[in-house]
Amino acid sequence: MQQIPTILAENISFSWLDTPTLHRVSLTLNPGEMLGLLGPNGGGKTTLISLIAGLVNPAEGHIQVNGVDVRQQALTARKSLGFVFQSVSLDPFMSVLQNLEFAAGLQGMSERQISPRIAELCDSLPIKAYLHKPVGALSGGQKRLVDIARALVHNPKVLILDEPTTALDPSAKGLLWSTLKSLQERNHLSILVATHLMDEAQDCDRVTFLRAGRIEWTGTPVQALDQLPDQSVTQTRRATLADWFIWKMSQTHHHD
Ligand SMILES: Nc1ncnc2c1ncn2[C@@H]1O[C@H](COP(=O)(O)OP(=O)(O)OP(=O)(O)O)[C@@H](O)[C@H]1O
Repeated sequence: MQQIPTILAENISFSWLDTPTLHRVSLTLNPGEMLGLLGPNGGGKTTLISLIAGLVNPAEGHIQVNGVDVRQQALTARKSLGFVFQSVSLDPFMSVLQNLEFAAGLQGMSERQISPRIAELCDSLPIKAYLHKPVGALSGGQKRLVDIARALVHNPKVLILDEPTTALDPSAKGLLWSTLKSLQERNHLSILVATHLMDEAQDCDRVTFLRAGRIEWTGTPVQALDQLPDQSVTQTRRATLADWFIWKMSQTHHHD
């Protein structure tokens, strides 16, 4: 039996007012997969995420989440999705626990459901030690982890993150990626993560390259590196996705 994709976007075109922004973009996120949405600034990553969230509608094409059409059944589709946007969506004056309880209330969860769910989140994410601290007192990395817990409070099947490691130091980045990997493996969460920090995408099962509103390439990180011409890598160092990205950016656009 063929499995239903967690996210299926087909031939999406979209303009912000008169500015064409996405051109016949197609993307598939499979159950339990981590997909990296890569591309330069302004490539259209955030716009595509806004369309998946149903915040704006495509001029052409359609998007399904677990087989549910985002435009026709936006609320049902959104129940399966958890979002971590570029800026942290937490109240700095409330404690971590209060923020999570508040987010759960917004999701329509009952008192009886909320405490066990927060306990589960504390098992999956390293946030227990500061559960009673105000969010404003946390480090950038800690805030991000709480923001992920907030996005997962209603137990969605998919986590979508837009540039989650911006402004984090290397150790906080490392902890964030290892947490994402363990959420994927232990909780069978599907993850779509937008980033322009290529080397971070090494942990993704597949990467898709979005430039100037077009998907130019999709494949595994290993396949990406296999594309590199030999001379682009020195003898002393293995090629990374950053090398691939720089090489890809040097290639001319192929428009249909
Ligand atoms: N709300 C908006 N109104 C008008 N234009 C917008 C809006 N949001 C994005 N755009 C434009 O759409 C294009 C794609 O932007 P988008 O933010 O989707 O790219 P991105 O790949 O996420 O870039 P970044 O890495 O900088 O976040 C840009 O030209 C941007 O100016």
